[in-house]
Amino acid sequence: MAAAAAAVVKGAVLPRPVTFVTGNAKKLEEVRAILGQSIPFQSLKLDLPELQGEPEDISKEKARIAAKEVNGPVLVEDTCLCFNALKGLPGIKWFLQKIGHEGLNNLLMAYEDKTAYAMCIFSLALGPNTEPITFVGKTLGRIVPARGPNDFGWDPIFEPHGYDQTYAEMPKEEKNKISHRGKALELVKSHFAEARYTFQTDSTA
Ligand SMILES: O=P(O)(O)OP(=O)(O)OP(=O)(O)OC[C@H]1O[C@@H](n2cnc3c(O)ncnc32)[C@H](O)[C@@H]1O
Ligand SMILES: [Mg+2]
Repeated sequence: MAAAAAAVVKGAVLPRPVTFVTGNAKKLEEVRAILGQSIPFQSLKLDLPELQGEPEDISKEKARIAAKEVNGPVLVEDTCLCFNALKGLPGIKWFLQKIGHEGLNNLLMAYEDKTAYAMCIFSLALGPNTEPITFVGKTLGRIVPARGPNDFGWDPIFEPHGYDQTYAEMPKEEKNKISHRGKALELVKSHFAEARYTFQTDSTA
């Protein structure tokens, strides 16, 4: 599931910087902090459909939809929280919205195994008619009763492996260094370094 090297068009000329499309302000905040100035990008707030299926397919489909909307190069991501005892479920965001942190803990009550992984899959589409390329980041951890500020999704109930703090309790920079999103974005950065895209500055493009 790593970046598909065959799809790299070295030196491809893109009409404009990549647009990161998301409806989630917290994701955008982290992406900004992690990417810094490494990749020229702009952002667009758009609620993409909540698709179902395999995580990589969902992410790619989000990129296809976003590339059509934007009519240019886009980056999107799909994130899931996967419980090992539930064979990777529940994954999707409706669970968090409907049953909350406590409900997610309760889902695991019947199981010894509280381990989970956070997975982030970025997809880059260079335009509306190009096949998206994916970049996967995974962080292992376990599900715990909520601890820490409740300002981003399931951060208070995810304690990464090797740490005694939940994502929510960690300083942001620490989370970004070890997180599913940080790892996936390292791959995105390497891809851009290798692909050496250039951007048209012509405003009529
Ligand atoms: O517009 P998009 O990018 O799809 O944004 P979204 O909020 O709908 O995001 P997802 O479809 O990827 O659903 C992921 C769910 O997990 C939550 N989430 C994503 N990344 C997270 C993180 O790093 N820590 C905690 N919760 C996170 C997020 O708030 C959603 O409830
Ligand atoms: Mg979504």
